[in-house]
Amino acid sequence: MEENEDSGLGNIKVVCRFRPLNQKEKEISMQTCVDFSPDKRTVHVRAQSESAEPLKFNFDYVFDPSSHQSSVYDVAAKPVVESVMQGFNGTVFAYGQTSSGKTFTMSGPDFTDQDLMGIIPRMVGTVFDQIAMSEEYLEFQVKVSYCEIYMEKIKDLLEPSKNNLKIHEDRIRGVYISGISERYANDDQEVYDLMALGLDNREVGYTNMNAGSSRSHSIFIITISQSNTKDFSSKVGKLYLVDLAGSEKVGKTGAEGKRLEEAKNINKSLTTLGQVISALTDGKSTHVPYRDSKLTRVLQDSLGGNSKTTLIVTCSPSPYNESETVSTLRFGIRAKAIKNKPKVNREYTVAELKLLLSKSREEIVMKDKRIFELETSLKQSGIQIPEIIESTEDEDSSFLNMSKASEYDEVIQELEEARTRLSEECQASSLLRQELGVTQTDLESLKAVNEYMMKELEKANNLNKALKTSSEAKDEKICTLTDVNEKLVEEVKALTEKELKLEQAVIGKDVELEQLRTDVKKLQAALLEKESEIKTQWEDFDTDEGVQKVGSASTIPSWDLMKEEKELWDNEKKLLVVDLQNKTNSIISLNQQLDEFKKKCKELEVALNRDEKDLQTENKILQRSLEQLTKKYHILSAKKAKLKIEGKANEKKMKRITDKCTELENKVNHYREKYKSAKFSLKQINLQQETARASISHFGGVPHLNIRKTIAGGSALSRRTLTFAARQNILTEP
Ligand SMILES: Nc1ncnc2c1ncn2[C@@H]1O[C@H](COP(=O)(O)OP(=O)(O)OP(=O)(O)O)[C@@H](O)[C@H]1O
Repeated sequence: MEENEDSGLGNIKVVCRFRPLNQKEKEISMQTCVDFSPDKRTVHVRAQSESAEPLKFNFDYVFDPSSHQSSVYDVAAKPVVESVMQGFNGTVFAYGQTSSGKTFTMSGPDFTDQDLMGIIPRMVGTVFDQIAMSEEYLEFQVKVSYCEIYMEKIKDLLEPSKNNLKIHEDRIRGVYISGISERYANDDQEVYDLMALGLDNREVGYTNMNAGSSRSHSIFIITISQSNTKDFSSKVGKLYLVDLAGSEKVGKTGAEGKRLEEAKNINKSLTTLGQVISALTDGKSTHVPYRDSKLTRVLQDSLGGNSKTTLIVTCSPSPYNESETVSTLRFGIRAKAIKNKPKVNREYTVAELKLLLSKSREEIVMKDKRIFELETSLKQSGIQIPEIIESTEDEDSSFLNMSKASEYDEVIQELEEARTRLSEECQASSLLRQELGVTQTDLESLKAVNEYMMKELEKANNLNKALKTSSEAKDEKICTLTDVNEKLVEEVKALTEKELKLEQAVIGKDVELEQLRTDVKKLQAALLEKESEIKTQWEDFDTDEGVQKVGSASTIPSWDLMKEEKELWDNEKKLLVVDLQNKTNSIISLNQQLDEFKKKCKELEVALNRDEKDLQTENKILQRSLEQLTKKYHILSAKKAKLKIEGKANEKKMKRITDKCTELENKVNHYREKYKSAKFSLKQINLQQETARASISHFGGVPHLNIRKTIAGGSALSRRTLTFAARQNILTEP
């Protein structure tokens, strides 16, 4: 797998894909607004007004609506995937209006369908095929990460609980998402499973334009590390497959509420993407606003950095979407001007450098031997060694060569020593690192304990406060209840007095009633007597004798008088009956009132008793809780004092540990510096050797000690068994 390790400046490849008209667009018009030229590089967009000229756009490739998923993959993505297999970084991303076919192109509607599968599942096939075809001495590791940027937050789609990942940058790794989960995959199926897992966790929603619209930018990352077991070299290629959320006009998509917020975020990040592209291509901007959105920050290396990048712009051919199609195509045209600087991500390990050195030394010894043989045979054949060569054999030159040779030997020896020292220091450094790790863990756990203690202290203080407040509230309640109790006692007193008065009044009324009853009885008796008298008189009166008797009896009152008297009696009787009735009614109502008062009194008594009991119980409870609170308060105060002491001790311990950490970090830095300078001196020695070798051969001396940095080439291709160095389910970046 040899390849030019620095492919120099390279423009981003931009291809454009048109999908077929969808049902909604067909209902508006069966016409399209685009024409494709046979060279497959140009598309013309017909303007809707008759007078305007069609717009012409040139791309690296134009896919018309009849294009197959496989041809899009072969042109747009396969070359990038192949570069990633050689240690380059690669990016393939899809940009376009919502519902224009980005997800269809990147993932496809079904990853198991050979015709419909999109770029991501096809890329998996290429990766594992290439691994199977590579040299046997190469070892690969394939790691998969999957995340989405939703509302300016990066969510890990393989571990959705990680939903606000941060972006970091360092010299070795470039820009990367810190803490994202990376899962090893052994074959196609394992990658598909991870894709399916990630897709399940994606943020999608319904809009007027697309029932399954992606509401986030999704990024599928596949990292392929390869190590060469022969020369110990290693390379890492990272491939970013990005399905951007669709740019949209909120009016057309009918976004409102949550959808509107999402749309605003999507449009904002896409605008920043446009600004980054403008800054990279206008030739005058000094600042590229990568940091203005998470999307551009993640894609920093893909846009103007270390990556082989293909942009796929997806469009609708419908006149209904003409303005969006034109703006998407213009975006693609601007992006075409971006220049990237892709290079192979490789590092020489110490083992690799040692191997190179020992190989070169072997080579030099072999060559020295060969030169000696040739010189001997030349001399034996009587062939004179040319003047210039002989002149190098004068004493000075030979001394020079000898001294140079011994100098080289010394240098090599020094180098060996430096390497031994370096490896020892590396070991020491790794030990120190381990120690640092342990100390840091200790520090972390101490910090955690401290934090926990502080929280506990705070909780205790809060509890104390709450208890004080509740105790005060209870005191207040006791006061109020005592007041209420006193009022109730007074009320009961007043009621008892009222009851007594009422009872007395009732007794009086009873007496009165009894009197009335006697009067009534008397009256009734008198009435009855009178009636019988009248009756007798009437009977007498009815007979003639009676009349005569009556008539003769001058003492007997006249008939009219008697009648009048009877009426008077009747009236009096009626009045007496009414009076009697009234008195009976008033007695009944008085009895009722009395009953009611008695009832009320009883109720009040019960309530009073109950309240008194409640008050007593509450009082007891309050007293008990007050006692408990006081105890707790004392315990907490003691704990607080203890925590303070412990906190101080912990602070001291932390300070000691921090100092130790700084010391260890300094040591590590010191070893790093030493490592760097040793690497540099190795380079210098190599250069010196090269120069010396050149000067020796220029003077015709004996060439020797030729050290070259070469990567051992491979033999013929053969199917290899894929070896995965370390296989584990989840590997989180350090
Ligand atoms: N080339 C194509 N051939 C056939 N159907 C397609 C093609 N491209 C897209 N479609 C269909 O169009 C619809 C919208 O496509 P897709 O979801 O890929 O759009 P999108 O650009 O990802 O949208 P959004 O930005 O809203 O997520 C889907 O039903 C899809 O199957």
